[in-house]
Amino acid sequence: MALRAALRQKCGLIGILSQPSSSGSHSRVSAVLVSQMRNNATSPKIKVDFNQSTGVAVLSMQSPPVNSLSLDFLTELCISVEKLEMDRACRGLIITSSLPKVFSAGLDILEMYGKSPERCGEFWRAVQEMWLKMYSSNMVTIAAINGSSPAGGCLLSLTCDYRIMSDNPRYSIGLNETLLGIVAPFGTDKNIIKNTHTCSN
Ligand SMILES: CCCCCCCC/C=C\C=C\CC(=O)SCCNC(=O)CCNC(=O)[C@H](O)C(C)(C)COP(=O)(O)OP(=O)(O)OC[C@H]1O[C@@H](n2cnc3c(N)ncnc32)[C@H](O)[C@@H]1OP(=O)(O)O
Repeated sequence: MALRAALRQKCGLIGILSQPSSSGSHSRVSAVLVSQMRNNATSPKIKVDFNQSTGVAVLSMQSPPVNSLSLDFLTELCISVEKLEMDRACRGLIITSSLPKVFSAGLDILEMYGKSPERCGEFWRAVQEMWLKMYSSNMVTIAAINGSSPAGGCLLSLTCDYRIMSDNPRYSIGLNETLLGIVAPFGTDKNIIKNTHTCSN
């Protein structure tokens, strides 16, 4: 019931958020998706287990050493989510990490150093696409945060409807990217304290 209510509530939101974008920002992922579906390729950085009987998919991030959000990783993540969205049987999505100790280390720092302006633009568009796609997903989304989740990892979890974090004092979460001079837009962190629940590890 709770899942259904959350889904209904979300569908109202999606009506607003899924208006066609004049910037065409979703077209890159869609183009990649189409070509990948044609090639029937599988992704090594993301593993998806979809349970037909529950309608819930578990998406495990498995990009060692720390699931950093590189351009490739973000693209694969968006493709995986897009594929699940196209499957009407899939109602819920749990995002977690298959690495020990780390959910996601956030944006891949190597993407932000010594790259061409074009590549930087592509990278930041992919970041934006990721959180818009997650935030406007028609599935009920849950981040099962089973390790540290700084900066962009925290952002990823904030795009989900619910967050549950392992109750382990060695794991940290938060928008610490200001230490690198990256400033989160106002309001990005509004839910983190209120809506992050912890559970025993
Ligand atoms: C227009 C767009 C709008 C977008 C809105 C923006 C809103 C703003 C919101 C978010 C912004 C996010 C910006 C970022 O995410 S910047 C990245 C910030 N991340 C960090 O500072 C994390 C740093 N890493 C750690 O704290 C730790 O590594 C930790 C994740 C806790 C794991 O610790 P541990 O298990 O001890 O592992 P190591 O530290 O030894 O690391 C292992 C190797 O992984 C490399 N590494 C770590 N983090 C990153 C990263 N983010 N990117 C790339 N590589 C990373 C590390 O260098 C080690 O490599 P090596 O073994 O070769 O030395």
